[in-house]
Formats: sequence, structure tokens, C-alpha cells
Amino acid sequence: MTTEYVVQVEDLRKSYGAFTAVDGVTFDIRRGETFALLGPNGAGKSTTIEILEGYRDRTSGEVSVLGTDPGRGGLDWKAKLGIVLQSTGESGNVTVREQLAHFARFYPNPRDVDEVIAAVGLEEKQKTLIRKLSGGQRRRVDVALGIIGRPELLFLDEPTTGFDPEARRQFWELIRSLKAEGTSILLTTHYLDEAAQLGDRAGVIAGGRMVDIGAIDEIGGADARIPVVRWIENGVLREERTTTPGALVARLGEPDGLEVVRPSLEDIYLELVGEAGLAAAATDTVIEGAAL
Ligand SMILES: Nc1ncnc2c1ncn2[C@@H]1O[C@H](COP(=O)(O)OP(=O)(O)OP(=O)(O)O)[C@@H](O)[C@H]1O
Repeated sequence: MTTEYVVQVEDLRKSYGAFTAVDGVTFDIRRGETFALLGPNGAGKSTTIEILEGYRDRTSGEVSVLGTDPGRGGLDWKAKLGIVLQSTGESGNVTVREQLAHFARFYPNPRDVDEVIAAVGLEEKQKTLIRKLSGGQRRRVDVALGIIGRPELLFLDEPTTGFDPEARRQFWELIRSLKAEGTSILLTTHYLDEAAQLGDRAGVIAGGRMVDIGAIDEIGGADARIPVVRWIENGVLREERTTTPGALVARLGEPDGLEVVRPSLEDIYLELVGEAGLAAAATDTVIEGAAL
């Protein structure tokens, strides 16, 4: 059986004048997979997503989304996508329920409006005007609009920004249930715990380039996951990375400040992005040197 891809991106580039925002990015997403695109502000995540959604032209590269070039996708193609953009656009003078019922009519096989309202936890606000909602509640409306059409592929650009911790956990449950139904998802987030909770694979973009890509529990390579043992010896903080922290701890006994730290996805991500920043700075120096 061949793997079916819902997204295929090959050597994607996007320039704004002399500035290259996306610089040769390659990745794919398999059907049913949740792929997390991670990277610092300005890395090129939204630009990439907007190209895949058909909202932005690309400078070069090959892109296929549900078998179609997004630059040429028609309404049938659009109806298979669910899109939650980064900026919250919903400030309307209609109620939550009216807005969802209105958008449901654009799709051939929409989800039930009540079901979606319940899924995003807006039952008590369904008759409230959208402009009277809080920021986090409006974001839930954005998410509801993204899933009302029962999309095959859902784009979530920083979906939980502004959510309180409980709402974020409810949202994770919602995403898990969509995933269980077979929805493929492309997620960008600055919450690394969210990526670790929801993602099957992740790509880390920095400065428009993919600096690493792989299964969530393999990003950064095996060495990045080696635990660190820290303790205080003669008033000095010591630390050692070891694959056998238990043996080291047994040898140390019970020194002050003893802790075993397993690097989180966030630690690994920060290291990757830090290294990419240093590499870019080094390249800039060479280019400046060459120009002299
Ligand atoms: N219309 C535009 N014209 C010129 N430059 C742009 C335009 N849109 C984006 N950029 C630049 O492209 C780069 C990538 O932006 P993009 O929005 O894709 O980043 P991002 O990874 O989504 O960041 P964030 O995490 O802040 O959302 C940024 O340096 C941005 O300033």
C-alpha cells in the first residue's frame, strides 16, 4: 500500500522583493497525520500555510494540497479544507449560532451546528453577539468555523492563542476527536507542550529554512534527549549528561540540589532554533566579508 499524502511541498520559496521569507522548504503530511510546524516569530510559518491554503502565491517550488496545486484550487477543493487563520477576523453583529449556521450552508456535508457549538464549549454563548465575546471566546468561534464544513485537511495557525489553560485542554480533546475521525491537520503553535500533545511529526523552521523534521519524539536527534543530572558539590553546581542517570545518582548518594532533568520538546526546540540563529549569523559574516 502506498502512503497517501494530503500535502506535498518541495523546495518552496517565497520572496517579498529582495527579502526571502521561505527559502527552500520541503515536507509532506500523510493522510490522518497531525503535523506541527514550529519556529520563532517571522520564521515563515504563516507564509507557508497561506501558500498551501491558496491565499498567497509562491515564488517557486512544487506544492500539492489534496492532490491540487493551491494556486489553481476551485471551490470543490476549498470546501475540503478547514482554515483557522492567525488573526481573529470574527467581530460581527450576529450571534455565534447564526454565524455558524450561515457558514454551514456553504459546505456540501457540514457538521451539525449544535455539535460544533458543544465541541468548542460555547453552549452558553451561542445566542451572544460575536462582538460581545471575549478574545478567547472569539478564537473558539474561529475554530468552530474551521471545522463546521467537516474538512479533510484542517489548517490551524496558532489556534489556542488567548485560550485559558482549561480551554486549551478542551481544545486538545476536540483535536484528538477530529484526528480519530481521520482529519489530517497542519498546526502551528508557539506552545511546545501543545505540539507534543497533538503532533505526530513536527518541522522546525527558522529563517525560512527547515532546520529539522521528524517524529515529535525524535526531533533534535537521540542525543538531544539524554537526561542531565545536576547536583551541588562543595558549593559548586555540577552537571552531567548521561544515558544512565540512575547509575550516576546511585554513585552520588544524596548530594544537595540533586535533580534529573529530561529535556522537553521545548528545550530541544530552543537548542535547534538557537543553533540555526548562530549558523545564520556565521553565514551573514561570510557574505559581508566577501562583499568587502
Ligand atoms: N506581505 C509581506 N511583505 C513583506 N514581508 C512579509 C510579508 N508577509 C510576511 N513578511 C515577512 O516574512 C517573514 C515571515 O513571516 P511569517 O508571517 O510567515 O512568519 P511566522 O513564522 O508565521 O511568524 P509568527 O510566529 O510571528 O506568526 C517575516 O519576516 C515577515 O516580516
